[in-house]
Amino acid sequence: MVVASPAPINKTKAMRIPTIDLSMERSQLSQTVVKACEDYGFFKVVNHNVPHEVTARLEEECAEFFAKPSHQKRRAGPANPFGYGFTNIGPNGDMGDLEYLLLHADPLSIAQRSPTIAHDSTKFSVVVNDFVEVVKEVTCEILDLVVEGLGVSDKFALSSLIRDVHSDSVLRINHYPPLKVKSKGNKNSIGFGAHSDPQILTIMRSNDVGGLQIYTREGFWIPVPPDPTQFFVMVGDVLQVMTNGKFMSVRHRALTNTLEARMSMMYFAAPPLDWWITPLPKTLSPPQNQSLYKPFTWGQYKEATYTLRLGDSRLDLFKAQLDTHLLSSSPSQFQ
Ligand SMILES: C=C1C[C@]23C[C@@]1(O)CC[C@H]2[C@@]12CC[C@H](O)[C@@](C)(C(=O)O1)[C@H]2[C@@H]3C(=O)O
Ligand SMILES: O=C(O)CCC(=O)C(=O)O
Ligand SMILES: [Fe+2]
Repeated sequence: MVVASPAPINKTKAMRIPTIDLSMERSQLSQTVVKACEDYGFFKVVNHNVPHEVTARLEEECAEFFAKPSHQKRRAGPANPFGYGFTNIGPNGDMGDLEYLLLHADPLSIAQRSPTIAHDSTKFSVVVNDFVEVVKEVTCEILDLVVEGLGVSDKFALSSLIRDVHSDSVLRINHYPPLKVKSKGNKNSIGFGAHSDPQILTIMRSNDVGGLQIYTREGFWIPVPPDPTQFFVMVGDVLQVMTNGKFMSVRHRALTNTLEARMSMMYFAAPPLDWWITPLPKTLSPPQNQSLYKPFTWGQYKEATYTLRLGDSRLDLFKAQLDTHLLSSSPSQFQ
C-alpha cells in the first residue's frame, strides 16, 4: 500500500476547515450547521462539552490494547464485522495500513466483547460506554440542529433514531502504526481508503497526528489538521437520502506518512435496522418534490454495503427512476 513520492495521492489543496461553535445563538447555529452540511458534508465542532477525561480514558485503554503482542490482540478478532481487525477492511478485499477495534455501540454487546479486549473488562466496558454516551449526546444535538435548520416540524425526527434502544450505531477505534519504510522523499500510504460512511452521521476525534483528508466537490483532497480537543462531523449516506440530496455524504480517507502513530475514534450514528429511510417531509418540496431514492430499510442498505467495496458508490443502487412528468414545473434542474 506504499505509494512512491513525489506524486501526491491525487490533487491536494489547503482549505480552512469549516468550524462551528456549538455555544453560538441557536437559530444562527442551526442555519450554520445546515450550510456546512450542504457545502461540505463536513465540519469541526468546538465548545462541544465533551469532558476531556472521557476521551482520554478511552484513548488510554485502546493504546494499552494496541500495544499488546499480535497474538493477544487477535483473540479479540477477527472483525466480522465486530472485533479486532488489522490490514483487512470489510469482507471484500479492501486493505489499509491500520489495525482497529470495531464495536457495536449497544452496552450489552460491549460488555460481551470486552473480556477478549481488556484484562479488566468491566473497566473497559465502562470507559467505552461513557464515551458512547457523550458522543451520542453531541450527535443528537447536531441532528436536532439539522432538523431545526431544515424547518422539519418533528424536532427529534433524527435524534430519536439514535436514542432508540435498537439503534444500530457503531464505535470504531483505528490505530495507524508509524510507517516502517523509510527512504528518500515522502512516502504516502493509504491507511484507510476513500469512501463515504453509510450511516446518518459520523462524529470523529483523533490524537495529534494528521492523516484525515476530505474530498471536495471541486475534486481536491483537503488535509484536515488534527485537533485532539475537538470533534469532526461527517454527513453519511443515510442523511444524504433523508435530505433528498440536499446534503451529500462526504468522501474521505486517512493517509499515514508519519513516524508517529495515529489513533482515531469514530461514532457512526445509525437508526434501527428495520427503520425505513425516506426523505424528511420538508426536503420533498419543489423543485425536488419526489424522492431521488427508492425507499429502503437501514438493514437493507447495510446488507448492500457489505456486498460492495469500500470506495463503491452504494447509493447508486437505490436511485429512483424519476417521473419527469412531475418535474415539469422545474425544467432547468432536471432536463
Ligand atoms: C469494505 C467495507 C468495510 C465497511 C463495510 C464495507 O463493505 C463498505 C463500508 C465500510 C464502512 C466504512 C465506514 C465504517 O468504518 C464502517 C464500519 C461502515 O459502517 O462502513 C466500515 C465497514 C467495516 O469496516 O466493516
Ligand atoms: O481514521 C480516520 O481518520 C478515518 C477512518 C474512517 O473514515 C472510518 O473508519 O470510516
Ligand atoms: Fe469513514
